[in-house]
Amino acid sequence: MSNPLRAAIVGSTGYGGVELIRLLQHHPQVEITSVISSSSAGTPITEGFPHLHSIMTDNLDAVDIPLIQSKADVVFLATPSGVSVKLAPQFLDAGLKVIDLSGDYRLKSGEAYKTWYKHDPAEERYLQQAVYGLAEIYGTQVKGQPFISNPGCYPTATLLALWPAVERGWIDPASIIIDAKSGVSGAGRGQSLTVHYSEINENFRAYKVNKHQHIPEIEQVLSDAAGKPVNVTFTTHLVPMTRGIMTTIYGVQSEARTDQDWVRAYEEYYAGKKFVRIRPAGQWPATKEVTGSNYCDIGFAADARTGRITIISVIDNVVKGAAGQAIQNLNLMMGWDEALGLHMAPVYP
Ligand SMILES: NC(=O)C1=CN([C@@H]2O[C@H](COP(=O)(O)OP(=O)(O)OC[C@H]3O[C@@H](n4cnc5c(N)ncnc54)[C@H](OP(=O)(O)O)[C@@H]3O)[C@@H](O)[C@H]2O)C=CC1
Ligand SMILES: CC(=O)N[C@@H](CCC(=O)OP(=O)(O)O)C(=O)O
Repeated sequence: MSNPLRAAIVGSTGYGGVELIRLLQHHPQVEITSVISSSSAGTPITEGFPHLHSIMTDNLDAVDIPLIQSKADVVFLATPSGVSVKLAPQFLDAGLKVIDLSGDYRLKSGEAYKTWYKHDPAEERYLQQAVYGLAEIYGTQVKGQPFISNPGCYPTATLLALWPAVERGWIDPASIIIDAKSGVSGAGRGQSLTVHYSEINENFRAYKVNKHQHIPEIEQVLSDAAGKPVNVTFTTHLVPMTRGIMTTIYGVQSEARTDQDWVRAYEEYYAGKKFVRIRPAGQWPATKEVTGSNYCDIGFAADARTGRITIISVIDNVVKGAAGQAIQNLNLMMGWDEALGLHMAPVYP
């Protein structure tokens, strides 16, 4: 094997970062050379994450650009929104490749970013440089690029389910309603009342209704698919489980089609894409069927009575929705097989 690519992870004490550590253990071309924390530098990562004993025992590095420049070729930013705005340009200017897991570079409009994320946007030239890495759709644009913006978790599940239908004109884009549910790890490791055990256990709540920051990301991509502006209704819910996202999507069909028509069209569209699995007619995916894996599973129910189509998709938010897709993007960036290091089967039960 040639020298491995040296990877640094900023935010390695968060759920996205620690999942990158887990997954990169199985990557044949990558070695993690720096795990970084802005609040716990100098302490061993095993102090906060005992499950890493004998797997990753390094001390956490500080967010020190020259140090990381000397230790790594690529840096994953698994940092909260607003942080990557400042960090990504510094790493890019230092000559590192950057894969950003936050929402800071997904929207091409800085104004829209400010409206939805409530932070000042990144500088225009960096916003324009970032390639949006929805791997199955824009993968060919990722190869050779130094700066990838990894999609949001909900947008990944939603857009893989909707892109073929919108691009082919099989669904009226104005009719789209996305009902999305996430496990609590989607909110990150930080504490808050909404993810407090006694608030979420045996509970089910909607949140950020019509205000979710993933709405403009979904609309940006669907507008690209449709070739005209698209607005969607998108409602998120918190489910008392750790991992997993399910989107249940409703739309009006442009003409009557059967479940089998939908299955065939999607199988054709995603032929050769290892991480999208289309369910046979009459079968719909459940979150547990993708847990721990990089798969997005999609099922259909066409309703001849109402003329609507229901599309259901599931992902593991921490894998396909974050760390897994980030590694898939690294593979595409480097011109490697997109599945390197990502061959794991779902954990079941
Ligand atoms: N969880 C999920 O399912 C998904 C998350 N994402 C996105 O990925 C990113 C990471 O998410 P997640 O891992 O869940 O979040 P967490 O809250 O679990 O972790 C974020 C980490 O960022 C670090 N951090 C905070 N402030 C700074 C700073 N100023 N400089 C450097 N590091 C900082 C913190 O570690 P420390 O204090 O040690 O520095 C923290 O551990 C977020 O932008 C999130 O929106 C995207 C898709 C899915
Ligand atoms: C369950 C839960 O709270 N999920 C988070 C997902 C946010 C996320 O991943 O943030 P980005 O905007 O960086 O993608 C949310 O709905 O805000």
